Amino acid sequence: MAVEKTLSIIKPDAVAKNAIGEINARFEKAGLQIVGMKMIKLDDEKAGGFYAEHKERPFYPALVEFMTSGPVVVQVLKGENAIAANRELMGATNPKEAAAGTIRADFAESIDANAVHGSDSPASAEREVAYFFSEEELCER
Ligand SMILES: Nc1ncnc2c1ncn2[C@@H]1O[C@H](COP(=O)(O)OP(=O)(O)OP(=O)(O)O)[C@@H](O)[C@H]1O
Repeated sequence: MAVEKTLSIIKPDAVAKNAIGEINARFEKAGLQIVGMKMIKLDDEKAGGFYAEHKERPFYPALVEFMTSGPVVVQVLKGENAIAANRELMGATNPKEAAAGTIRADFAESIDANAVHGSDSPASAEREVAYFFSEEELCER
């Protein structure tokens, strides 16, 4: 087991539902520390660049439109196996397939509006954390 950092995004649908606190309570109860946190509005360029790997997928325009539809909370979670631990707390991408008690089962409406993002590998975590945070902005402890 290794201490890792992972990028989490609370997406516009969950922010609109006032669910930031409840979602962050789940991270903290699971032993993940929030070591970076900002609430921002993504523009087309920033959201499009973040999801560049999906650029050719049919859902890409709707994904960018959704991610720019309202504020998001971008944050860095740190802890033992943080990448997999966060993915487990999130549940499956499609909330209809998400296990009971996961964030997506409890807060997401659809595969488009699915409440949260979490990095899926050490390489993407490194890229995604650096996409939103400088080293100096992280408050590691
Ligand atoms: N088939 C699809 N139809 C519509 N939207 C989709 C589809 N597949 C993925 N998405 C959207 O694109 C996002 C990124 O897709 P990806 O395959 O990376 O899923 P994920 O890793 O579970 O989710 P995320 O990257 O947001 O954590 C998903 O969270 C979802 O909002």
